[in-house]
Amino acid sequence: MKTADLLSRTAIAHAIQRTGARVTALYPAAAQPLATPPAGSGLKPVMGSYGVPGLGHALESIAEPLEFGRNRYRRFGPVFWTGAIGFRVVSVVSPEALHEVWLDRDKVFSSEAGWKPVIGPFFHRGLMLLDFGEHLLHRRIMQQAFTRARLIGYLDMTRPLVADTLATWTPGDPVLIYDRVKALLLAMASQVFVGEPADGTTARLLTRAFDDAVGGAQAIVRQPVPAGRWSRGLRGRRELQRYFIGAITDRRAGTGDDLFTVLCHSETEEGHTFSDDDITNHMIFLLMAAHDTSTIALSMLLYHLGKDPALQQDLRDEAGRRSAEPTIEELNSAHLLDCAFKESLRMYAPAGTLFRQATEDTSIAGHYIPRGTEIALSIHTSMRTDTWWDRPDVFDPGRFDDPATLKKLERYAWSPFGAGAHKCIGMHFAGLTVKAILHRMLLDFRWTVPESYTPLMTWGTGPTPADGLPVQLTRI
Ligand code: HEM
Repeated sequence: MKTADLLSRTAIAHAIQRTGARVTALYPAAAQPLATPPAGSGLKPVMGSYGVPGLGHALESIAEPLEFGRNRYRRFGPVFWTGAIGFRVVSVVSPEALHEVWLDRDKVFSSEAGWKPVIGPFFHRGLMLLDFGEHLLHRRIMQQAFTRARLIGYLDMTRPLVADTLATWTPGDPVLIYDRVKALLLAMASQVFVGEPADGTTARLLTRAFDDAVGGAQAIVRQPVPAGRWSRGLRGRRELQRYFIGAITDRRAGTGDDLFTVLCHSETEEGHTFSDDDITNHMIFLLMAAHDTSTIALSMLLYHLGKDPALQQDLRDEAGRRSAEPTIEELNSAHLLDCAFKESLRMYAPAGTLFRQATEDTSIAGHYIPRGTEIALSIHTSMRTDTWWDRPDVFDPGRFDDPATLKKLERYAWSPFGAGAHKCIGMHFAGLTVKAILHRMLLDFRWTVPESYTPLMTWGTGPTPADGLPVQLTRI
């Protein structure tokens, strides 16, 4: 499909969605308490509204998630509830309240139960869908695949693929940079995660199965309608399972440096290892956790640098003071690159909402939370609200140079990787991948986007450009 056709189709779909949202927003949704706090507890009720009977506020929260979240924060405060398609979900926005849930002193916030209704059928028993003692044990085994030595190995595997792929990018008409980055990161996932050549038949099959599984988790119709997204997702999950289970015996005997083979050999000091099923479940989850998130972070960063040629040039000058194939130390010491990466994560939190479920009656920031409550940790809204960030909608990497901002970071105001027991295990990996690709792009290309252009955004794992993000590339 031509770029112009894609853009106009996306714009039409977006306009329809927004019109539906505006109509449902007219419904007089009265503020109500989620539940009455126990007498004498001193707790406040969580306030919110259901919205249109049956549908709730679903359309508004999908069409404009950021504005919707900010408006509700202004109306109800940092902990509020919202109705959507039969559910009542409590959203948590302030850094202090997020901190309380992440710290989970009483072990009452289940990640497994929170994420299960969202992605469970496709990504069950991935690390994020395990809890407490079992989660800790699996995390300790998996940690062996994310040591510094392993990261160096993954970076070495990444470099030639990045250089070869960028060599094939021919400038010309606007290039859909989000789609290009997605394809590059999928190729990297085949090679670095799975240990399959990026251009082989297996890689192509895995890519399709993976796309279907992710699509299933994001389906709006969450029923196995034949040929629907949900059914395709379940089929994708089965295909991935078949592949990993079938390959494990060879990988256990192998010595490869890819993540799959490394997980087959991972062992704690006490001798705990993963079963075949564990490896399969973790690999399928890891592919998802790594992919869309890194794609959003890098492509939104490219967008902002395309809008600000002077900043792009400053980053290019910094890259020029490092080798063409930089080491981990060189990438980590690129200060401007680091600030720009952080700012992209702040503005477009690629895992924008995290889920938990209360396993007991409890409280968050002095609000009563009954057992069974679904909780959404709204980190995207949190990092884009002016209570905690000056000019939250302005891309300004310089804010990470400011000592006052750094102080806020300590209080979890900047939290794109979460915190606590489930904090992203791949955060260093993600940083290295995004920075290594951007470094190469800065040396090989200049790119621009028109002053008047702002991308149409939709919601995947977090805010995602819906129009492929057209940029004009020039080879240097
Ligand atoms: C910019 C890229 C990324 C972002 C913004 C990101 C963000 C996050 C966040 C917010 C969580 C916490 C989820 C929760 O508390 O419910 C998380 C967990 C996780 N991430 Fe990432 N992630 C990124 C890249 C990666 C990569 C590259 C990998 C693997 C190579 C990865 C693997 C995981 C895993 C396994 C978990 C679950 C950890 C646990 O439950 O103990 N992520 N990520």
